[in-house]
Amino acid sequence: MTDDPQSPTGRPVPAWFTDAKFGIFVHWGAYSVPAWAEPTGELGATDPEVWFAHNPYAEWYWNTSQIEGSPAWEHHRAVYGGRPYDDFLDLWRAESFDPGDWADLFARAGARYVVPTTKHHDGIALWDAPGTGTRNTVHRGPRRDLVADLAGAVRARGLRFGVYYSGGLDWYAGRRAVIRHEDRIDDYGRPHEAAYAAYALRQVRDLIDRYRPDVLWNDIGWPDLGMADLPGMFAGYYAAVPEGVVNDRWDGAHADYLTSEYQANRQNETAAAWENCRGVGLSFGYNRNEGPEDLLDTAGAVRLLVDVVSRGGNLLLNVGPKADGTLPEEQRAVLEGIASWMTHHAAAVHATRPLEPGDAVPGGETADGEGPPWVRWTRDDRHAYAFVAGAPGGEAVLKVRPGLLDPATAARLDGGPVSAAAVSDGVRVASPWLDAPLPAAVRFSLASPG
Ligand SMILES: CC(C)[C@@H]1NC[C@@H](O)[C@H](O)[C@@H]1O
Repeated sequence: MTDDPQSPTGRPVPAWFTDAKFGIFVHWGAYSVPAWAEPTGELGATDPEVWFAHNPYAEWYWNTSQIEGSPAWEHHRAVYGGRPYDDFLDLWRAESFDPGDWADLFARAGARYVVPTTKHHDGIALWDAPGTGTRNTVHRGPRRDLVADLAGAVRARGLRFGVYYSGGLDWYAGRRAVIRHEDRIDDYGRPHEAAYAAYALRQVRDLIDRYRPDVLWNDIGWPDLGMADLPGMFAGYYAAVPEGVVNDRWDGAHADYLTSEYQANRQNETAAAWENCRGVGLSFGYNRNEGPEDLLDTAGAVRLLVDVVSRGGNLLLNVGPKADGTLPEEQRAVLEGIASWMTHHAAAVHATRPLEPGDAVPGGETADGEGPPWVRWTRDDRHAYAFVAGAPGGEAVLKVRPGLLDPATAARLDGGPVSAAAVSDGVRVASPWLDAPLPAAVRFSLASPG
């Protein structure tokens, strides 16, 4: 891989992160018991006026089900009789949880890191977190240290392991105010008391001490009265995990890389190091109401991954396990599809970087070029990779800078036939594989390696 891009704070971003390109998020919690939300739309592309009362994030069930008259409010009363949310912790059994099976699938799918929720907004910890008493999965419900179980399985397969922590919202130890609108999060939702700041700091430090996470993925910011603690906490983290990376959701305190979420904060995707995250569907926690129309299919997930990588980012794709610990079949199928695709195309993804501006023209939706076909490019020190999909008749003219590609070396398509010939404004490629919705990577040698 090339020189590490400088992070927003100047600390060199460890090469493992910028080479990884693909990670798996896991949102699993007491909310996975009701597993109920309205699949209304993507964050950043849904009317914020209706977002909270019709929240597609099933992991927000505690909040959504307390907004009087919302469908979730109706559902919670009709199905659960309005029982306390914490009952879901005791109903969460994880009886079929097999961390090795998850880790095998994630590794086959080409993921290089895994980031599970350790404490989401409901404040329920998936480890024996300090300050939680018995309100965690070690003492109730699953009766397991789910963080340790997944960390061990993931790392046994050579993947990196990170932790998601909800520092800015905690509806148990922090404020329990129902959030009805984005503008009210700071007023009603986010706890800023000194006691909560100390509580959250103690828990993140415990995560660092116990699991040495490769990624610290905080969410919704950090309590005001705890901001002064962060430089010391980060210093301790890097001392314990020299190749660790920290995301950007600490209220500006620090960031090794920037994040975007579905269509929100896409402006961050120009940073030296960045990561887009989203669910396979419209929710991070498992939502039983999602149908095929709400989910990415394999081609959609691969195109998202390739588009993100072609622009220099990582994709953190989320799966929402069911309460019993199985991965929903429709989400599992997407990861299996990516795994199959990776058997031919992983080399064009991992440890690559974007082409230089002007070296080639992407094509298809979301890029500047016209489509079809859908075209994205990556490169490593010796090759350029053109990902092509939807090319009519399996043929496409790829517009590239004259002199970029070595005309003396034949193009290759791992596992499939391909032909290529120089034309006036680029190179014409042809293969039956290029007509499919799923992109195929055609490998070219660079005229000037390096
Ligand atoms: C990107 C992902 C971590 C989401 N962040 C905002 C949360 O409110 C949401 O539930 C989800 O965790």
